[in-house]
Amino acid sequence: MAESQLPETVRVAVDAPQHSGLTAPLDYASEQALAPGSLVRVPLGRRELLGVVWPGEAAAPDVALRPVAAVFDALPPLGQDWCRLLEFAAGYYQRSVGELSSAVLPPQLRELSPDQLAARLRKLERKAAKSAAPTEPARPVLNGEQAEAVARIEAQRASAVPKPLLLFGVTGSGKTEVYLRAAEAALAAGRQVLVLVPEINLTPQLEARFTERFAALLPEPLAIVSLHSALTPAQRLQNWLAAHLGRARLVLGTRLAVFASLPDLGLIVVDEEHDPSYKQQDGARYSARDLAVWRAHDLKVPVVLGSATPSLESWQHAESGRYERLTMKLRAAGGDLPRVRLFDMKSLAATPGVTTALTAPLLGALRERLDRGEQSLVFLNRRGYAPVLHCGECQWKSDCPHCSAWRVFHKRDRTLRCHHCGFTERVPSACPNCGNHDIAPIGRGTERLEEQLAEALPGARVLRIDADSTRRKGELEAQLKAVHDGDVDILVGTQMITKGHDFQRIRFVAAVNPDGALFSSDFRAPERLFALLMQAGGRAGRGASGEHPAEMWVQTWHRDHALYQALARHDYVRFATDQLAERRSASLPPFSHLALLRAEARTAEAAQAFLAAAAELVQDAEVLVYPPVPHAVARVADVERMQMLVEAGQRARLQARLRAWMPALIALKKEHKAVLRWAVDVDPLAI
Ligand SMILES: Nc1ncnc2c1ncn2[C@@H]1O[C@H](COP(=O)(O)OP(=O)(O)OP(=O)(O)O)[C@@H](O)[C@H]1O
Ligand SMILES: [Zn+2]
Repeated sequence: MAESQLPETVRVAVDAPQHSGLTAPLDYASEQALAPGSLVRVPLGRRELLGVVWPGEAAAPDVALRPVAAVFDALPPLGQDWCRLLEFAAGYYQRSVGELSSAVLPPQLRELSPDQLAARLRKLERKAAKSAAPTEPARPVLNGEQAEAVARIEAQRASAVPKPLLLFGVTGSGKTEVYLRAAEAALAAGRQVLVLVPEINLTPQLEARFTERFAALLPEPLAIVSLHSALTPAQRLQNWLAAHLGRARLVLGTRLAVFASLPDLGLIVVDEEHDPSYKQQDGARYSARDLAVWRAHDLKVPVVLGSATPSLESWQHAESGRYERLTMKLRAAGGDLPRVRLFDMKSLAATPGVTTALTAPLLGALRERLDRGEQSLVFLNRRGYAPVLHCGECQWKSDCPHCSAWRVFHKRDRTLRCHHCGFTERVPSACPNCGNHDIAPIGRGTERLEEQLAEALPGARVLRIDADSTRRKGELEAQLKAVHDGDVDILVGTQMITKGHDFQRIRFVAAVNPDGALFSSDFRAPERLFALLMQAGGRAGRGASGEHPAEMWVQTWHRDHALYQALARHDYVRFATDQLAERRSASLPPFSHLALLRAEARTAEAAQAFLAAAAELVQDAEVLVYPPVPHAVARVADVERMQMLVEAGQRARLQARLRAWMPALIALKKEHKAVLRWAVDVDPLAI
């Protein structure tokens, strides 16, 4: 068919490469009018890509347009609200709607033909209801704080313009129960519910809780689904389709689930809203938490942001009255918050050459718990055996040849591994530089801590949980089960085990070496450290109160630091107030708005030249551009990484400046051939 004969013109959002400058939806010819939100395949160059018919008038074509190649007509179009969300997110994070759509739709959609997709939809329909009607679940009686929180969420749901709610509840205060009740009410009203969690490893536990609770209310298969990147492509498509068709009533997922198509969405919950993993760290660097707030506002539905240590951004919104704050101060199951003991490392007699992560008093405390049959958790945010190997003769260290970082010694498989680029080698038996056989690990990771604990406390059942111990499918579940079943005495791990888990038996938590983050150049480091330690401590004493108080032990060289002092009193409010005062006086977020321009090249000079030229393009008295600086880990996989901070007092001002900047940067890149990649990160988390 001749191209120009097709009667209709449609706009299609399609993932055109950035250098093409084709950031707006593109026009195509079509035989029939296509509703906005329809999924199609369209030609682009010599490829054929998935696209979304985009709302808005197509201009009258002055050239012959290429025709739409195929239409996924078995699938109802994506909603207008979904298109609005994508339009907003793309604009805000400075990406094209085509790129963002393509990134957030299930990857399998890109591979299937319309016929294949139609077959998937038929298969979905055939999934029949389970036969036996499940029994009504047991629900705990809400305490006063919980009941009040649920009532306030309901009140917001009834309001014409609901305010976001910040559920500020101490660890173990029963926030999950509040989510369950609020979800139940929304589900009963015929609405869909979206629950976001920061970590994939928390989804099975939470999914089990929701499934158990709603088995009677939602007996249909696929009424409760999860969405995260660990699903197989087929599962992810199936669950996404179930949500899109309105069949899934409750969707539980990680950050990418904020983009799920949910035609009846009536409530959004963001659990552990402060968690940095809500921010996507490559491609479109969106914040799922912030988009959840936007989406809820757009749909006029409530969003509940829950945390024991809210992000300072959210806290400030609660202070200013933009968010409604709900406070829960008591532990729901009756236990007490752990007593925090700041152990002063300076009080130990210094023994040259002996590193003291496992101090004698700490071992004593662990032994006592062990004798009483109580579980303990030892937290160290560094995996591997030792962060670096060292030769005492020639001072060689196990650096990575491709990165500005040390390679970590992993003893179990006797490798040196770079945690940045993945470069792995067998541990040399002698110093590669001078041949000395006496090379030794410096410092300590979880693997070494596990070994030392087992040595120092014979008979103790020590289990390590971190990214290395849980590589294979099912391992994490099995390890967590062992902890819950009481088959473990001492749990050693990274931040993976400090968040969210409802451990009932742990009575003692120790952070052996947390000081590092106190003196970071990143202004958010204290906020992150405080949250991490509060969360870690929050794993202790969640069961019924014991005879001996639950305790958190922090080993530090800086006992008097305000952060630790606030931690010792469980005083998030004090900490947040102090931090916000500092941020205000230094004009840092949330009192200013930031973006980072990042550039990567083989040489630091090339990256820097690009950034310097980019800075020249910003002529705005209200937008401050800082000098380019190297990334905290400047070189990764032989690529030098530089970044430049852009700051404005007003969000809108920053947005307008970035919008104008983008086409200029695309053009500028053409002159800077040595630059491999560049990207803008709006509201960056790590600086
Ligand atoms: N009303 C209640 N009565 C008795 N027990 C409750 C009640 N509500 C919750 N619980 C129990 O209290 C424990 C802690 O609840 P939950 O895990 O929801 O806390 P949380 O606030 O999410 O904590 P964290 O911030 O540490 O994740 C759970 O074991 C839960 O079953
Ligand atoms: Zn490396």
